Amino acid sequence: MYDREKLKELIRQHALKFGEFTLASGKKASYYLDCRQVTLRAEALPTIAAGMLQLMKQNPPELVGGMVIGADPITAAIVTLAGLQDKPLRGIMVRKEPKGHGTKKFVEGPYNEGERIVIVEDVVTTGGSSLKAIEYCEAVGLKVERVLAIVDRLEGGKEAFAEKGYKLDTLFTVEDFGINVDGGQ
Ligand SMILES: O=P(O)(O)OC[C@H]1O[C@H](OP(=O)(O)OP(=O)(O)O)[C@H](O)[C@@H]1O
Ligand SMILES: O=C(O)c1cc(=O)[nH]c(=O)[nH]1
Repeated sequence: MYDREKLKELIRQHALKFGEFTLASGKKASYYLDCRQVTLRAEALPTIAAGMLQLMKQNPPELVGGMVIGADPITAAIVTLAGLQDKPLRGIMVRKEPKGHGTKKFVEGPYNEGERIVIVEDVVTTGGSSLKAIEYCEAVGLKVERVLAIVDRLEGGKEAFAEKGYKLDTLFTVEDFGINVDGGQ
């Protein structure tokens, strides 16, 4: 089910844009990966989920999830695929701001304190968004095991996770798309 070459082509075709962009970290960039263009597409999302489930095969966690909104379709797809394979798995979503009413939660979903979670993400640049998700997950008592993402832009995220003791694994790096670390082709 995981067809890496097909997924790479879909990302290249639909998500990769060149131009002037400001990133979540405030950094400027000459290219952008609009991953929603693939994570909300039937021919790509199941493949992303299959690739990530494969990466978790050796040590499946109880939970997957990450920072809204990039992580959300990925989380839902992994949970769906696990369900179709009769594997137990639950998902969570981490809010950027706590909900101001109702439960006032940062972390939404069917989790229990002490459970193991793999953080998922679409794109990693500095890693700041997922580090925030990790912080909020740990604050509610979850044990973060590692981080998985679709694409690593190779701009320090992997090192930032490593510094805190987390390993980052991704389906692709920008080099798979012929982009070097400075954003050139
Ligand atoms: O590794 P980082 O430097 O944190 O950058 C990557 C983050 O930026 C994007 O999210 P964005 O903040 O654009 O938010 P959105 O998912 O809510 O659109 C992307 O989905 C990652 O979460
Ligand atoms: O760093 C970011 O904000 C970022 C980079 C990118 O390529 N794609 C994205 O969604 N966010």
